[in-house]
Amino acid sequence: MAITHPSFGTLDDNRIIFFDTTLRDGEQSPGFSMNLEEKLRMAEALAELGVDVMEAGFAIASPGDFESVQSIARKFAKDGPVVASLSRANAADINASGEALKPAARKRVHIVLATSDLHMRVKLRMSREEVLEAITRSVTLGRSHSDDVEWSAEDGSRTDPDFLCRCVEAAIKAGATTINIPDTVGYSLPEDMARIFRDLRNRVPGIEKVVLSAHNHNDLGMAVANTVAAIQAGVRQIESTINGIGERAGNASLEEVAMALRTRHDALPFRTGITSERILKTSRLLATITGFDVQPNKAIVGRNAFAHESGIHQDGVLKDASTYEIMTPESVGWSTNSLVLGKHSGRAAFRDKLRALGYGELGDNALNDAFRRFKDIADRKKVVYDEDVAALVDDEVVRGNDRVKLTGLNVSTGLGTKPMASVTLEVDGQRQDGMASGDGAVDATFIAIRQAFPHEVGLKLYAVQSVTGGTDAQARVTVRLEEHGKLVDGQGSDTDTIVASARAYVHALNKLLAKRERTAPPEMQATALSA
Ligand SMILES: CC(=O)SCCNC(=O)CCNC(=O)[C@H](O)C(C)(C)COP(=O)(O)OP(=O)(O)OC[C@H]1O[C@@H](n2cnc3c(N)ncnc32)[C@H](O)[C@@H]1OP(=O)(O)O
Ligand SMILES: CC(C)C(=O)C(=O)O
Ligand SMILES: [Mg+2]
Repeated sequence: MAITHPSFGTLDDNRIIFFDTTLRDGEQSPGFSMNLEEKLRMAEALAELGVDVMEAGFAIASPGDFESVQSIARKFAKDGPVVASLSRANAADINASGEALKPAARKRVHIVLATSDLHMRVKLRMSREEVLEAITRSVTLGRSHSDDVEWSAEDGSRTDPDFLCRCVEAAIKAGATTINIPDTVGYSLPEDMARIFRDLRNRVPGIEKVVLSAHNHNDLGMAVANTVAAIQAGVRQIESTINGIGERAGNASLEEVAMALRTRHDALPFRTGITSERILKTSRLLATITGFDVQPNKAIVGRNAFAHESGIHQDGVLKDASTYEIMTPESVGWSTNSLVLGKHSGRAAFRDKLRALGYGELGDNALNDAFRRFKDIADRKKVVYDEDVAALVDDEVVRGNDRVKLTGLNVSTGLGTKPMASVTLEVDGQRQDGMASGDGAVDATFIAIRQAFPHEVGLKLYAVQSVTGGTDAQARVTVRLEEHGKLVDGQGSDTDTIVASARAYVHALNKLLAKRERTAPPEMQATALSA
């Protein structure tokens, strides 16, 4: 049934109001305080995102909070979301909220008072009757500042159901237009949520005239599930924060609730004002402002939310993304999904990456060889970057027709010991071994190569470059050899610098042999094939 609300006019039964409390409950996360300028930037982003109500702060908390609420109220003096300020159930808090909110085009005084026996006895030291009187008094005062008053039963989910009904009835009678039942300590299960709201809807006179609201905390990781259960039980306002920040384990995350509603429209046929394409941008702004990134596996906005590493999934996604994506990355602001290459990846994703890197189609043999080396690297490296793939494919491609192949390498070196290297080559299909000591591991390796495959050349350049960062990065080595004034460069890459060096040397050697073959007079070409 439609409700007439002072801030929203006629509200259809399928419209969900998003009450954002990033700037109030969210800011209560340790280390997440924001200054005025940061709050104003966030407020703008939240308005663009399409939140209906923005809790700008707790006006009485500090002069800075008062100023933030007032500045945000000024920012939305003509239009924009309803601006709210939290207040305890006392005159000073409510008057501070009322004063700070004055400039806003639409304002909401939010009043909270705990109703559970535990909170009333231990914290407030108030009896049930005193709490009921305070509700009536405070909501009445709230209405003198705005027609839009929200009353919240702190620790409502642990409140005696009969007493909760009496409190809600008192708040409605005094003029509250939104009734919020917070699961303040994140204790509820979804079925508890549903029961609480169904109970209120069945038992409290006048409940049909107000908007029911849920405010869930995430102590058991159920804030979003509880919020969805509340909606299914008739709640039409949900309170949430960007990235799920908030007191302790946080609040229900706005992006998760919004996308649950959009993605599961079949089961949750509701409308919202959220422009979901702005979600990622807003999430990132908050992370930048607070200095706290979301965890990689965070739903919707974590960097892995649309990333696939395992081969079976990557193959499925390449065939049709809906095999493993229940919403499109674009629908929440990502430009695309990503297929991350790692040790769980398969040929389909590897081939796709090669195409993206401009290698076109490799033949089956070259692809299989490159893929085998890729798996080898992936076993050793946490992340296989595009540069790694390019380096190993370049390596594989240039090695296609090589006469000399490096098939074995063993190096021993250390402090106070003479470096030794033993090398196994395959030359025109024949195994040839060499063993040598040298001035360093690379020197010993190059001498051992010359033993396995005797030849006279000059080493003109030896250069090592890191393909990516980190101690597990691949090294790309360039070796320049000179023979009779002719220069050739060879390249090799590997996570092991000595292996990369040996590959580079052998590569240069092959180029030299190819050069000899091309330049030898026809009658000498057969002999040019030997060193
Ligand atoms: C569940 C929630 O998230 S509620 C919001 C929580 N957010 C905050 O607390 C952040 C802002 N808070 C503050 O800056 C401060 O706590 C202030 C300015 C509000 C109050 O500071 P102080 O006056 O020094 O009180 P203090 O914080 O130590 O204690 C809270 C007092 O409020 C009382 N109180 C708590 N809730 C309510 C309420 N809803 N209505 C009326 N009084 C309340 C407590 O009983 C206690 O009173 P007491 O000092 O007589 O025992
Ligand atoms: C102020 C209220 C709504 C609150 O944050 C809570 O109970 O968690
Ligand atoms: Mg809270």
